[in-house]
Amino acid sequence: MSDNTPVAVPTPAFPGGTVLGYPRIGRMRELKKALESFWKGTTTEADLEATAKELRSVTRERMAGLGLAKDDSSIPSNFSFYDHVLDASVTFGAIPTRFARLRKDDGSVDLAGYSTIARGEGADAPLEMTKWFDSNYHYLVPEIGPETTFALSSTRWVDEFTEAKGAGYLTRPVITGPLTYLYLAKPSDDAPTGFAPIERLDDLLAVYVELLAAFKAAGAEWVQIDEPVLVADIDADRADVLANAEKVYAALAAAAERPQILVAAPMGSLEDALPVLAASGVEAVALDLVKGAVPEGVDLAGLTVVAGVVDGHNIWRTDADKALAKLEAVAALGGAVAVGTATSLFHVPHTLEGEEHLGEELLSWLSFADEKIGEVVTLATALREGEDAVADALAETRAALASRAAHPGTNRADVRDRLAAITPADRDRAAYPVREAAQHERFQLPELATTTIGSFPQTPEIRKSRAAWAKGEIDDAAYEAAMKAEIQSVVKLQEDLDLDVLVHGEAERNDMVQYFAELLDGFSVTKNGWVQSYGSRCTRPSILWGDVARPEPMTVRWAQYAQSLSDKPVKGMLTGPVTILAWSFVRDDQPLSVTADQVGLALRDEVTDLEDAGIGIIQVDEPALRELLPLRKRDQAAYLEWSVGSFRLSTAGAKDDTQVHTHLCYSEFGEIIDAIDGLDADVTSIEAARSRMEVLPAIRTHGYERQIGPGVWDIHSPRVPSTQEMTELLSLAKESIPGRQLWVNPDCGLKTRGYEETVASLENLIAATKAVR
Ligand code: MET
Ligand SMILES: [Zn+2]
Repeated sequence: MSDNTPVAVPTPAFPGGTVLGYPRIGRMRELKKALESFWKGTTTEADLEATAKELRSVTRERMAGLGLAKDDSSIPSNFSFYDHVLDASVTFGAIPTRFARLRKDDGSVDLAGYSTIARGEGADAPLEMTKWFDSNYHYLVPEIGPETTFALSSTRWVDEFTEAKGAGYLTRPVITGPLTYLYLAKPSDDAPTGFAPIERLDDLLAVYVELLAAFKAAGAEWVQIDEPVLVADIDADRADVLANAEKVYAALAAAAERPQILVAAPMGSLEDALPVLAASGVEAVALDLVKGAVPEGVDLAGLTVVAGVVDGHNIWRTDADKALAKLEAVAALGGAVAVGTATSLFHVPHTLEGEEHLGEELLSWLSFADEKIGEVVTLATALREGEDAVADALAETRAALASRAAHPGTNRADVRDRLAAITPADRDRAAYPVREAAQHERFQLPELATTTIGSFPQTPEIRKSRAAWAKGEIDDAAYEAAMKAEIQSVVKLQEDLDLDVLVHGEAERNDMVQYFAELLDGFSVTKNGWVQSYGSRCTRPSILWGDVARPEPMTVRWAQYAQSLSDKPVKGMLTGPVTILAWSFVRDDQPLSVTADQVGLALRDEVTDLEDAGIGIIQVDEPALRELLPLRKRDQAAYLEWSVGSFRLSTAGAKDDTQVHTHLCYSEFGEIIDAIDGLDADVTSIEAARSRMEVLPAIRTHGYERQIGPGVWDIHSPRVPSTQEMTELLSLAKESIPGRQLWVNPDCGLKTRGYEETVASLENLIAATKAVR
């Protein structure tokens, strides 16, 4: 703690160091496996509970082993079976009417019911899934209306605290805050037009008060309430947001029975919300000092500030000197200072242990969740006892940072020269009408042309061949033959189904980013660096540590082989620069715009090679374009400029009669329609099934001359949509967009689906298209 700690230190004081949350999925993805076997019916609810309990226990032990104390609330308790926002909905009893049957008499739902709300059942669509701020995590959107009854309906949060306490750990429960919960919610189907979930704030607040009392009764000394919504510009008046923040935290601080409250604001700067929280009566506030800046000109005397100086969202080793300087600057604001992570660590993998193949040098630049806990502990010691107490650790850190800066791979002359030679013309194609005419002439596609987004089901056999090849158990020729056989069957299936534009199915891709990362210079790939994307789904982001270049073509032989099997056009399939960045852990030593252009140039060469191989339609996926959109409006224009620019750099070398597609897996078009326009793709496919084409009227109002494929099949759930359902969606779409501009496709790729549901759904999709054409 700093020397100028004021008198009003809460009792017991906040620990000197903490993390805002820890990965939930398990080092070996134990939770994923347990959930999926529960869903398959091979294990019971009791089995799933037992695995989860064991995982929580191992997690606590690990955090304690890494130096967080067992008795001072520094270990967060942030477990979730699927999603922390869903947990809040279930805890508050805020379950949509279509799932009311899942509630038991006491209002709770069991794990089967919880899973059903997350995944849908029959005609009952699951809760909508949306990205969590500017991360690649997806939460389940609460549906709140005037009819929603809020009541404390689950004891899980409190039970987990009690479970830890029973095992000798005084943990700190982590829950989603009322502002974030309601501002991220959408109006329920029953809500009248114009209703906003935040109107229910008072009712929800009563449940939080009750919940705090329950935590207190269970013995919790601190509770962490996450309010990332306060760092973002959202679709609500900032003054109203601040007024609500004042009201909420004054009310919670005034609650008669409660633990001490830490309000955490990960993902950016609180700015004008900081004084509001500081004055509210809560004991502590956690600031993100990686994405956000050290506040200036505020008096934080009396408040404990958890200074988030260790990046929870990226994997680079913390610059300890910079971190210490920030801690000092925060201390000067008058509050008590604790060291923290900027965000929960659930955005990064568990540990570097087992990643020795990365090589000693690269390893020394990195820090995953466990190593970050070590960094927090080191910095907290430095803060408390002075730098001398951790001199060795600091020296090691400084050496690692110096080795990173000096490494030749982080500064390649060939790459830098090519980047410097880019001109504005390199980002422009001919005018759209010229391209449209040339492409129409070449492909003669019907109105409402049908296609898929790229991947077909990744069967166990495909995974087996890939794994065997990676291990050297089968040779290149055998692997090549296995992939070609797969391509052949996928092409045949699409021809039998009568799709208009085919794909090769992406069997050879373990992941749409990692596949490219493994073939490009400047990347490394982890063995077990999994992070949760949604529910049981994890991704393994690659590490983009150096300058990017393409030693040789990456996709051409697969596309060319697929095209050789059909007279219909086969789409070449690439992942765009922004998505490659968004789904990798990207170097933080230069602007993202520079890295994005490096990737853009590599892809540009691939586009040319595909064209030369006879591929006439090329899709460059940018599902993550919106994900990196800065949370504050004032930063967005600059972001869109470079992100759109790098996409155009990758595609603008294409000939007029090459049809460029792009794909985005969400439909918050309103926010970035200008950017989508700016991408200048000939065809854009988007997600629209879950939201029932709700985006199309906005597109019509905006005016959109190019072609668009609103998804008619929500591929996130195993449900097979009926012909009638898709016919209705297509009729809706046609009310907004003329048929010649419309494409018919699923919401996203099919790699997570099984063949049975894929064939059935695509048959219905084709039947619906033919009915509407
Ligand atoms: C997350 S977007 C996925 C796009 C990719 N082409 C696929 O079909 O899987
Ligand atoms: Zn997608």
